[in-house]
This record gives sequence, structure tokens and C-alpha cells, in this order.
Amino acid sequence: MKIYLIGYMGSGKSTLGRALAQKQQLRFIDFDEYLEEKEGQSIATIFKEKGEIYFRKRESHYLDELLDLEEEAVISLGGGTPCYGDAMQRIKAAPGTSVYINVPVTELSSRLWSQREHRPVLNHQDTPEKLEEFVRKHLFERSFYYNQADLILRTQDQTPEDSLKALEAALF
Ligand SMILES: Nc1ncnc2c1ncn2[C@@H]1O[C@H](COP(=O)(O)OP(=O)(O)OP(=O)(O)O)[C@@H](O)[C@H]1O
Ligand SMILES: O=C(O)C1=C[C@@H](O)[C@@H](O)[C@H](O)C1
Ligand SMILES: [Mg+2]
Repeated sequence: MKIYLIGYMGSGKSTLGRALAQKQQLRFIDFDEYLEEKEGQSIATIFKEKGEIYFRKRESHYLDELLDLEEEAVISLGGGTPCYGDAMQRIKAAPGTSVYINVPVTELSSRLWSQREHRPVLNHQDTPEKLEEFVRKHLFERSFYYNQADLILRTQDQTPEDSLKALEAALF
């Protein structure tokens, strides 16, 4: 089985993907780590030195590599991976199940405020209010892609353990 987790930054793709893979004894691939390893640079440095367009091109290339992988795996994609070009169509056409981790804007924003330094898309938002406004608009634009996932997991005020149980119940 191949499982793709998609969703906004901070929605828990990496946290839940790692836990799901461990529990199901599947290989875990974190897309952002995969890309950083292949490029030999952190995403923050790539954004700074080569720019977002370069990053999006490489992101599209590595998405194809992972879609072609024949092994069973849990793959946590990057927050923007399904939202550029025809990426979401390619994800849907490939074998496997995609799951959108849907988290309310207020919860995403409060999680992301403390972690914004590591996320180049967000680090210009210098107050919690500006960050929340940015996330609200950005998520609205991206929802069109995220909502095309095979499954949608709505999580609110849950511990990662509760969300993992709900994810397993949705999948199996
Ligand atoms: N129910 C929950 N499910 C998942 N994560 C949760 C939950 N509640 C709180 N968290 C916290 O929210 C954060 C989610 O961050 P994580 O890095 O997993 O998100 P991500 O979707 O991989 O983001 P990015 O796209 O930036 O890589 C973690 O710090 C995690 O501990
Ligand atoms: O939402 C986004 O556009 C991003 C999310 C992260 O997972 C990284 O892939 C990168 O920081 C861009
Ligand atoms: Mg992640």
C-alpha cells in the first residue's frame, strides 16, 4: 500500500506519517527531507539562494520520482507539493491513496507561529494576526487542490495519538 499525506504546513503530515509508518511497519518518506538530501541543501537555503521557482521545479521532479517508486510506503508530501502545475492530477493518477489532513486555520496559525523561522513561505509574517490572515487566504487558495484527495481527515483539538487513530480508521 502506498499512502500520500497532503495538507497545509503544520497540519501534521510529518508527525502523523512517521507514526503511521512505524505502526504499520511501512517505509516512511518525508518529502521535504528527501528533497533536501537529494539537493544537498536545506529548503530554507534553497529558497534564499535559488528562489522559489527553482524549488517548485525540483519539487515537481522529486514528486515524479516518488510516484514511480514501486515499494509500499507512507509519504508525507510538502505543503505546496499538490498545488503547482498538474501535480494533484499526477498524484491521483498514480497507484495509492491520498489523504488530506484538514486542520482549522486558527489551530494551524497557532502551531505555525512558533515554527515560522523554518518555513520560508511564512517567515515574513511578523505578528500572530498577520500570520493567521496569511494562512486563511493561502489555505483558501490551496483547498481546491487538497480537497481532491481520496480521503479527508478532519482534525480539531486532538492529540497526535487521536489523529493517528482516526487516520488508521479512515484508511483500513
Ligand atoms: N493532532 C495532531 N496531529 C498532528 N500534529 C499535531 C497534532 N497536534 C499537535 N500537533 C503538532 O503540530 C505540529 C505539526 O507539524 P508537522 O511538522 O508534522 O507538520 P507538516 O504538515 O509536516 O508541516 P510542513 O508542511 O511544514 O512540513 C507538530 O509540532 C505536532 O507535534
Ligand atoms: O507549503 C509550502 O509551500 C511548503 C511547505 C513545506 O513542506 C516545504 O515543502 C516548503 O517549505 C514549502
Ligand atoms: Mg513536514
